[in-house]
This record gives sequence, structure tokens and C-alpha cells, in this order.
Amino acid sequence: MHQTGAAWGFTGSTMTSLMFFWAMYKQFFPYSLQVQIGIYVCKLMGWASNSVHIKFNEYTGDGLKRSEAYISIRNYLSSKSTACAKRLKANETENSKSLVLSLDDHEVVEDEFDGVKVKWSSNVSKSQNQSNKNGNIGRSEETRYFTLSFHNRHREMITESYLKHVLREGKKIGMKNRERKLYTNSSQGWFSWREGRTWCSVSFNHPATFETLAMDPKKKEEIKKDLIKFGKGEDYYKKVGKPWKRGYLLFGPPGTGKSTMISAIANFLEYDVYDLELTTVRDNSELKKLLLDTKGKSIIVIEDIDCSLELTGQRKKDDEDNDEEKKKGVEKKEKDEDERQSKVTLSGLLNSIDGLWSACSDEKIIIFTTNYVDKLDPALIRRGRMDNHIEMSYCRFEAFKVLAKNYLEIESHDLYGEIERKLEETDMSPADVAENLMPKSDEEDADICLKRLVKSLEEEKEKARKLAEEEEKKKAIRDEKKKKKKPEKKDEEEKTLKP
Ligand SMILES: Nc1ncnc2c1ncn2[C@@H]1O[C@H](COP(=O)(O)OP(=O)(O)OP(=O)(O)O)[C@@H](O)[C@H]1O
Ligand SMILES: [Mg+2]
Repeated sequence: MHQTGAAWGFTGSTMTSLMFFWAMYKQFFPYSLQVQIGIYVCKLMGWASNSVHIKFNEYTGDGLKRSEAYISIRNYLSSKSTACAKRLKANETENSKSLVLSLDDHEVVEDEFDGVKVKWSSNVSKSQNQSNKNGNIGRSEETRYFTLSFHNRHREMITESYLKHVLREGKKIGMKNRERKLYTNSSQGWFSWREGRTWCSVSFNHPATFETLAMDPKKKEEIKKDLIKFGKGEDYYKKVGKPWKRGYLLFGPPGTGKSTMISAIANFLEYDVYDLELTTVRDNSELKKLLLDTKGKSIIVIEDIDCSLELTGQRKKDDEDNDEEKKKGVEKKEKDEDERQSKVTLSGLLNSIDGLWSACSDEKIIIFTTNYVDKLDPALIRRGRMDNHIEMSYCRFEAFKVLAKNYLEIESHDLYGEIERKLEETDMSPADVAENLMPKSDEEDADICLKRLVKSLEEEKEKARKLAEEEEKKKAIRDEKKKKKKPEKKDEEEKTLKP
């Protein structure tokens, strides 16, 4: 030790004194004070050097709103500091699905970007407040901020590229950590509408994934590829001058997995879901407001779009009834006002979607589902609005194999051959197949469930055969009636032609 000290030009007694002061300093000053002293020493050294410091406050200028930049930096530094910082802070943040670890107060972490080293420090300063919001006089308030320090020669690169990188990455981490939400407008009453509230939300925890979704594997892969391309498409959409949006139309008979597919897409892309219940939307302008009040990285869903638009027709009928009541002199002022505003038209829907498309650049997917694709107005589902049309069909063998794996944890069975044949002959929805495959008690094994499915398929086939027979009979009767009518008509025509 003496030798090392001598090499630096210290005498033995100087070294001993320094060590003594260091020991006293460590013993008598609490850790936070040591850090503060360290920061001031660094500041003093910084004045003498070429360091640049940028401060990022936790709250924006008016002190009321949390700074987005601060949150993004905190997220970014959490990814750096969990690996190297000694002191971390665990935050139970609102809207976050798990604990968020971040740099503790007075900690410093280094980062490197394009070969340039920078330092981040997490600071807190205390100010004595005369009186705060709760009326507590003289209570101190803490103000947190991050300081970024770097050499002056990198000023341009840091301010132009590095900071953008930090904010972008931090935002991404924040999105990944957030608790995903299912928003709905359906439970809203007149009062919440008056108050200007649009969406209510609950956490979104649907377990569906593409792995558990039963459908043709090729089709599934195509959809996944399409979604991946969309999710990574920010630059592409900018380049071609299109808003970063995509429309999907899911159509098919009941129970074929349209709603399940929406949850699988949301889980795959880690998006929020906005379930838009058109029947509770009062008018076109409210619809527009709802759509514009959606955040990025989300799916806007309108289920059973054909029924929603039919219901608008029903409402019109209600209005007409109300008019008659008015004529009779019945006073229902409030109800009438309510009813008058309950109109969403097809053109209103089209305008709102187009408005959404052109309003902002956030990534959004809009999905319509329907059981009757032929009923929909072509304008609603044309490419550009609904870019990808996906048919969800009855359960065939490939889809069955996925369900058998999900529900019974088997990949083959002696009955598979028979089931494959029967599924080709009979139209059964994946929901019905799944119901047959689900064990109803602990005693039921794969064998029992598969036999139940075979029986159910046979019954379904018999039902379909009888239905076809009845249809055939009805058709024969109709044809017979037509034949009988035709000669009568002919006779009449002949009579009129005769002079
Ligand atoms: N393709 C599928 N893969 C996996 N499970 C499915 C599939 N289709 C249906 N199911 C099962 O059946 C249930 C009903 O399916 P889902 O609600 O997705 O059907 P849908 O097509 O939306 O029906 P509807 O047209 O009546 O709204 C789901 O909860 C799921 O368990
Ligand atoms: Mg559905």
C-alpha cells in the first residue's frame, strides 16, 4: 500500500490520513449524503471539464402532468440498470401488468451508443413548501429528475440521435409492460355520454392464442405473416403514404371462432381491444368521437356488423311510432330526444372509418365480424376499408386435431380415421366439436370424448339428411303449384287474345 502511495507521490503519513478521513466520511455521513456530496464533487469537476448535462423533470412545467419523456427514460434505464445498477426501486405502477424495476434515487448508470459513453443519474431534490394541496404547512416536497451527462463533442449526436433512440425504446418497453385493456361503450348510459365519457375499460386477459385456434394451418400462417408485416410496417406505410391501419373482415357461421380469432390477434400483437357496440351509439357524431378516442396499438371491433345496421332500421321504425304518439298528444319529451339521436347510418359508419383512417398515424386494426357476408353493403367491405377477408369455416380434420390437442392432449387415436371422414361429410362448428371433446367429469377420458363426438357427428348427419329431405319435399310442392298455375294463366291469355 505504501509502495502504491509512493508511486503516486504520497508519503506514508499522507496515505494514512487520507484513509482515516475516508473511513470517517463513510462512517459519519449517511449514504444519501455521500451520494449528494459525490454529485456536487462531480458538478465541480464538470464545470472545469467539457461535460454537458441535460435535466429531465418528472413533471411537466405546470407540475400537474407526468412527463412522457421522463417515463420513457425511466423504462429505458430500467432495462440497463437491472443488469448493472446496485440499487433499484420496485414500482407498482398503474396500468402495468407487473412490478417495474427502475433506477433508485441518487444512482448512476452508464450507457453506450454508437461507441459514445454517456452517464445517467437519477436525482431527487427537496423543496420546502409553504402549504401543499392537503393543507399541510411546511411539508417538504420531492422533485425527481434524470440527468444525462456526456462530453461536449458528442452534443449533436446525443441530442439528435441518442435521445430519440432512448425515447423510442422506452416507449416500446412501456407498451410491453402495460396491462392490456378491453374497452367497451356498451355499458354506458345517457349520463356518461352527457359527461363526455366514451369508453369503459377492464383488463384484457383472454387466453386465446393462434396455437389454440382451430383452423386450417396454412390459412393460420398466412394471417400471422400478414399481422407481423403490419406490426413492423411503420416505415413501409410511411413510404407508400398510407395510414398505418388495416381492416379485417371475419365471416362465417356461428361458433366458428370469429371472436376467438380477435382475442388471438390481440394477444399476438399485444394490442388493446375496443369492442364497439354500434347499437348503443346514439348518432353518427358520437360514433366519430368514439373512434377518434381510441389509442394506437389497438383493435377496434364491431361484431355482427349486419345485425347492427339492421337494428338502425329498427330504430327508425321506433321513431316513426314516436311521431304517431306525438300526434296523439302524448308528451314524452326526454324519450323522444333520446330516440331522435339514436341513429347510426351506413354512410355515417363509412365516414367515421375514413375519418379514423386519416386522423392519426398510430397503428390500429379494425375488425368486422358477420355471419352473413352477402348481406353487407359492398362499400363497407371494399379493399382499403376491409383489406383482408377471412372466412372462418366449419371444423375439418386439421382444425379438429388442434382442438383434440387443446382439450384432450392427444395427437392421434384409433378413431381419428373415422372422425376425419365424418367431418368431411358433416358441417359441425368448432364450438360444437370443442363441446363434445371437453371432458365432463374426471372419469371421462379421450376415448369417451371421441366416441361422443362420433355419435354427435352421426346425429348431425342424420339431422342434415332429414332437413334436406324436407326441403326437397317443400320444393316439389312449390314446383307442383307453379305448374298448376301456369296453364290457368295460359288459358286466360288465350282468352284475351281471341277476338
Ligand atoms: N376455431 C376455433 N378454435 C378454437 N376454439 C373455437 C373455435 N371456434 C369456436 N371455438 C370455441 O367455441 C366458442 C365460441 O366461439 P366464438 O365465439 O369465437 O365463435 P363466433 O364465430 O364468434 O360465433 P358467433 O358468430 O356466434 O359470434 C369459443 O369460446 C371457443 O371455445
Ligand atoms: Mg362472435
